[in-house]
Amino acid sequence: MSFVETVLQENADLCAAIRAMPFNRALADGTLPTEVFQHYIIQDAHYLEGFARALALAASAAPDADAVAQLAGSGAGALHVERDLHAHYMGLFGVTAADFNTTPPTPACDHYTSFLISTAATCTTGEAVAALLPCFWVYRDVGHDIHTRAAGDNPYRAWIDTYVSDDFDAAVARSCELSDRLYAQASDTVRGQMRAAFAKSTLMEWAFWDSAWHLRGWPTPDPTGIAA
Ligand SMILES: Cc1ncc(CN)c(N)n1
Repeated sequence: MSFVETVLQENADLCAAIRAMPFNRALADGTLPTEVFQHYIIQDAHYLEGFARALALAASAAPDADAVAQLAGSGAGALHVERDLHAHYMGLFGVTAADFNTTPPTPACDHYTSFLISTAATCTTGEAVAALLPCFWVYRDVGHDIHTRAAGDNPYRAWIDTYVSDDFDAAVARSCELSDRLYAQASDTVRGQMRAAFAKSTLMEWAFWDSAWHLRGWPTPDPTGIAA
């Protein structure tokens, strides 16, 4: 079995759980509370920057020119397309540059981007590409699932359309092909590490939406210790 066939089978329940999340159900029926989407879009803009950094790091260590070009191109492409989407929604939902600049990445966002960046900086290209793949695959999966149910006047239409577009589909297909190619060339040890990296990132996709739905931020410890 190819890498993609293997990890989709291994993570089928988790992917189903992601599609069924309250955040994604509310996105599909257009009832996602404004406050939740504002929280999400700020965090997603932070995420995107970390994701693009991880792609650039993975590109710098990739084993051949094709992989270098693909990974570097994906980082630039993601920043170009998804930053426009963020700017559109920040404008629509009244999120200012000051809101963005004064809101740090949440634990869920920070954990996910730190994992991607450290994997890209210190692990094999196979592991890095496997860790980065859920970012493509999960969003296309969720985008298509929501697209089949969402009404035409859904306020999140532009978000949904981005992840069912032919361009995004082509980017997902290229990432799957590269993952399959590196998996086919890898040792058994690296193959196991690639599968683990994919599963961890997929779980962090779940945690990212869960964190946004619950408007989670950093804990604020009570200096008196009384509340504890
Ligand atoms: C957290 C997250 N994961 C994936 C994507 C799709 N590039 C995104 N925008 N945000």
